[in-house]
Amino acid sequence: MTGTEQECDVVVVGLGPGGEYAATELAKAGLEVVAVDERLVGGECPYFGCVPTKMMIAAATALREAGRVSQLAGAAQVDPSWAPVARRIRDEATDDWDDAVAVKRLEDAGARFVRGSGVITGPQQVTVDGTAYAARRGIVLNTGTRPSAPPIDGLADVDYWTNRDVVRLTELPESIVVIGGGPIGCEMAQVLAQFGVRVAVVEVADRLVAVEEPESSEALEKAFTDLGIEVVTGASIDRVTRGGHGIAVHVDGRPLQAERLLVAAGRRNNLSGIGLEHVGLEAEARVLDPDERMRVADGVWAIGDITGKGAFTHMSMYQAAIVVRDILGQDGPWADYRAVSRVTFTAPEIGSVGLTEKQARDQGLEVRTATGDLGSRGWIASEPGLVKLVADAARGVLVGGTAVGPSGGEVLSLITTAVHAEIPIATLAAMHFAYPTYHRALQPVLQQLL
Ligand SMILES: Cc1cc2nc3c(=O)[nH]c(=O)nc-3n(C[C@H](O)[C@H](O)[C@H](O)COP(=O)(O)OP(=O)(O)OC[C@H]3O[C@@H](n4cnc5c(N)ncnc54)[C@H](O)[C@@H]3O)c2cc1C
Ligand SMILES: NC(=O)c1ccc[n+]([C@@H]2O[C@H](COP(=O)([O-])OP(=O)(O)OC[C@H]3O[C@@H](n4cnc5c(N)ncnc54)[C@H](O)[C@@H]3O)[C@@H](O)[C@H]2O)c1
Repeated sequence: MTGTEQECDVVVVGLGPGGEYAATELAKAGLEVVAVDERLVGGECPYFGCVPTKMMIAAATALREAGRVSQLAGAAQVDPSWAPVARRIRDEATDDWDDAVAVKRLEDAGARFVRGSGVITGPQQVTVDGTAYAARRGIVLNTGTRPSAPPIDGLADVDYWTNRDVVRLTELPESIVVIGGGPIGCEMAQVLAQFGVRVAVVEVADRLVAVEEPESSEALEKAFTDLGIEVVTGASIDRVTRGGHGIAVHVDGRPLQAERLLVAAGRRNNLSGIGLEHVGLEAEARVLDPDERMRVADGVWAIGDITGKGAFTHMSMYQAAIVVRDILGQDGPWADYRAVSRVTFTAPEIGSVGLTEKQARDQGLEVRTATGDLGSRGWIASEPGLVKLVADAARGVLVGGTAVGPSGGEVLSLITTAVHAEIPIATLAAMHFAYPTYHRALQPVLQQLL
């Protein structure tokens, strides 16, 4: 290979939330860190994922609340406008998709930032644009994902959007078909519908958010239908064609027409072509399965979506903190995935942690479950919702739980603590639960499990 060679302690390839954190903390600890990203420092979350989409959801939530005035408090006139949403995303969330502030933060911490595509070219060696970086301690991989397109006839011939386009919208279409009823599809479908866009969601599984409890899917589908979203589940898409004023998605022989198409049908890991074979890994591995210290080969750590442990920012950061401890020779705790939590920020918000009932049964546990509504607070606020708890009856502890409702993601924190710390159900059921809070809904459900 021609080009230069430079030495350092650690090369971080890909600066998603975890890679950025690891590079920053290792540099602050005094290591020579080369931090490489081909796009934007911070990755998908701040520029195309969590942050801009949650800004959209904050706006949609305001509209939803305004819509409840007629039910609870008289009358309100609302004229929705996308302009403030687009402006906030451009100016406040993404700096117009410019990462100068993030690059400076990284460099201020002492890391060296290199913009370019990193490829592993040997044990402990990464090459970027002809410069080989020899990493004395090793390589951290955090290359994340990109949107993937399902193999649907005609899809490649139409102009469709992914999450990376939706976050840049300055105007909304009149109508849209969303392919995929996972978290991205559902969050975006509901935002757009709340702003008056005619929306249809097409999902191949037999329900929305199919990894969640069936009760959650049912509650979400009702909310979607109430908002006027057309939900087509168990759908088989024959083909996509250009329609009169946009596109047509042909589902089980029926054309769904819309101005625009959003594809939110899953992600592909950015692992192909990054030279995994040079460190003894399978060249075309689709996922890297790390040990409890996030090591995937000698001198190679992997974090974030590419590990398949949950495609969430908090997972990427959690794993990054482990890598930092391992590289700095500190003690654990090492990786523990019993209480992984996630929140889908729809209305109702769906928070869940640990095992679903089905997963617990599939593991052969002595499963007991209990469900309940949102109690006094739900009735007072006129908000439907539910909580469901999954217990390992043999040990008397919770192994999973779900909270669906206006604050599902916040109520979840109590369940997450219980699963993580294996607090006995008897102890939980004997707690004080402030009245009338949403989390108080857990009390009668816990008592069913005694
Ligand atoms: C629309 C949307 C909404 C989401 N909402 C949430 C949410 O509310 N909560 C939540 O927890 N999670 C959410 N997620 C998921 C979250 O964004 C990811 O889990 C998170 O970004 C962590 O990803 P990561 O660390 O694996 O890397 P990513 O964020 O994917 O970043 C990977 C980085 O690696 C770079 N890269 C790739 N290959 C190379 C290479 N060869 N050389 C150099 N650089 C490379 C890329 O340019 C990128 O910057 C959302 C995702 C999407 C798409
Ligand atoms: N709030 C959050 O934490 C949040 C929000 C958005 C995304 N994310 C993360 O990003 C990841 C990606 O999200 P996503 O929603 O794109 O992916 P996903 O894989 O979770 O969901 C994609 C959905 O598309 C469906 N699908 C696939 N092919 C299809 C086809 N041909 N026709 C119809 N439906 C089809 C799948 O059955 C699935 O339900 C998620 O796994 C999640 O971890 C998290």
